[in-house]
Amino acid sequence: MTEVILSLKDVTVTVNKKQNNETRILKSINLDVHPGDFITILGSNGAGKSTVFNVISGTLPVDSGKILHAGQDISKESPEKRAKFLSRVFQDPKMGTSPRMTVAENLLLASKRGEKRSLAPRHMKAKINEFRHLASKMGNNLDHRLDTPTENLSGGQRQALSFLMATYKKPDVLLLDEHTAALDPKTSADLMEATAQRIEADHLTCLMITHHMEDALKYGNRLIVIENGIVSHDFNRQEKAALTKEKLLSFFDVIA
Ligand SMILES: Nc1ncnc2c1ncn2[C@@H]1O[C@H](COP(=O)(O)OP(=O)(O)OP(=O)(O)O)[C@@H](O)[C@H]1O
Repeated sequence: MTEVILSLKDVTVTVNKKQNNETRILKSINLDVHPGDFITILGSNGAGKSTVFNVISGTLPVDSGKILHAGQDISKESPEKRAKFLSRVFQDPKMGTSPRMTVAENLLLASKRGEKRSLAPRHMKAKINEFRHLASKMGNNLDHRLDTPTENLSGGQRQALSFLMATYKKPDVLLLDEHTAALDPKTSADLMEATAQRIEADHLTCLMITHHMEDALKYGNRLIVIENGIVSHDFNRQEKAALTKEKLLSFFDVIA
């Protein structure tokens, strides 16, 4: 049997319970993620994509069904506990980094995730060359801004930092929630390329929500479409290779 690192089993989420506007936003959704999968996720606005990430990361409880990590039921575990094996990068460059802290300090915090956190100078000294090397791979001058407070970075540099922080400890599962959407086209493309290189180099398992069909087709080994709270399509590597933007559009309820 193929190994599964993350699994959603018949997950249902209903909001505004017992009110006139009660809505089932996830409808018994199922998904098996295998180690090394890089799954791109498409779907119309409001289809339930971010809600899937919210139930995986534990910020939204499931009403029924289960979330399994390496076979263990984590449906009731806190977001903090799940953060030991899970990282998420959001669309908003302001999330995920501490604004007053420098790039290097943020990276040091990320390197101590799950341990007693300390920003002692000796820890920084031991890591600074590694941070510079990592930052240089992002191709946006971040390696020359290590002593800059994060709030003074460009949006692209800040997202690159968020990505480096999220991947520093090589999480079992990386969730990218439209992480390039707030950036200009060139910066977005550069970050996407750096993202794909890092995922491949570190053999990360990743789920990436995007509205860029080109990116959804270009990157990853699997493409899923979420519509109306279910996985409506799940294309493997071969099926994905045969897809076109036009074909994909026909799978959408509403063109995103
Ligand atoms: N906590 C909540 N309370 C009420 N409604 C919610 C809640 N979370 C999500 N929704 C609703 O559920 C639906 C799905 O939202 P979700 O954010 O998952 O969609 P999405 O596919 O990520 O959309 P987008 O592409 O626009 O980001 C939306 O109609 C949203 O308004």
